[in-house]
Amino acid sequence: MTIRPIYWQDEAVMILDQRLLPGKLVYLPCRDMRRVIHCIKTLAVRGAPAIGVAAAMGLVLAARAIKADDPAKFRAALARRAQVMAQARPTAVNLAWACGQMLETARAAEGEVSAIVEALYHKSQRMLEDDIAINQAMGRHGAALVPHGATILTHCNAGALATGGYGTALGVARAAAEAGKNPSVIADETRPLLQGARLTAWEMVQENIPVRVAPDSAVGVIMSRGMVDLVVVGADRIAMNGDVANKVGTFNVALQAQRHGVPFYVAAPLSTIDPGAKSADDIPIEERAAVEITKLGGRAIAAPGAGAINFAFDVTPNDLVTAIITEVGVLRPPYEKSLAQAKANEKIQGAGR
Ligand SMILES: CSC[C@@H](O)[C@@H](O)C(=O)COP(=O)(O)O
Repeated sequence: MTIRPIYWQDEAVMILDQRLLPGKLVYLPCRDMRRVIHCIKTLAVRGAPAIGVAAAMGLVLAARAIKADDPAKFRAALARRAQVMAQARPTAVNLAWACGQMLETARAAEGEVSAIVEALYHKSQRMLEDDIAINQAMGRHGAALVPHGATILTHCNAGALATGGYGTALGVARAAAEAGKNPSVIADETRPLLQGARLTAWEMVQENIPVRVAPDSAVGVIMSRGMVDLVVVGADRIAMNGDVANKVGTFNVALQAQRHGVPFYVAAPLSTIDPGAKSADDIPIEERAAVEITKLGGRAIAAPGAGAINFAFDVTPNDLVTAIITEVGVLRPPYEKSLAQAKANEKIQGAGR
């Protein structure tokens, strides 16, 4: 089954409502930018690359609604909307990156407003296609690191659902399976919103890749028993020194991996590496509503009157990261050097396109 978290159909952005998975497969048609932003904020669409693609398509809806005949006025109006879109969630840099790409497209497009709008539509479609191709390339590089019959532990969902399709961390598991390596997956359940139990497990079942769900708190005992060969996780933002922001709990997994001598890999596209962030200090960490912690499936699970701490992400320091798997290859420490080199090459190739 090909999982399509987001696509364009009949003048609408179709978003697979991930809040309802695995129980129901429902697409939400979004016909204006506000609705796309709502989907991003409420995690109907989530995962760094997926929200980037959603933002790009949302800006096409916004562009079509702008009433301006003058290209300069149109571009200014689009820039204001892109600024609102980029703030929908703070940690995943792909969101701001995608908005920047769209503004760049509008700047470069020549001719009347209708031609600019058309260019924006084509750019958003290309971003979706590119994202899938990038994930497949990442999968091939990552699969080379997976021993035959290995058990991969992952946290949150960095699969097809979190991207345009195929996935980053789960793309590595998929590619290893396609290469005949028979991997299996341990999915941390990923409190509080259970992206691991609900989404990663669902995707792996669709793919016929054996998967077991484990409580986040069991990572220590599982690794101490030698049940994990490697960890592969995704990322929401990677600083230029290799510090990695990802779903809260990833840092704990990395510490356990170091304690038990298990390699800890991060699979992420170059667009997740933020040239504006030198280190963890420059990465904003989203804090979400207390109710996500105090209730589960709509039922109260915390004592009435208790508050909650709800950081949606944490940062794994670079010294715990064995390697970063990207579409251009596997980047190793020292990350200051390998990431700077990869981003410089990306810029040169981008300029040549
Ligand atoms: C390929 S997706 C990588 C990350 O975005 C993913 O691991 C993650 O942390 C998603 O968080 P979420 O809050 O579900 O959007």
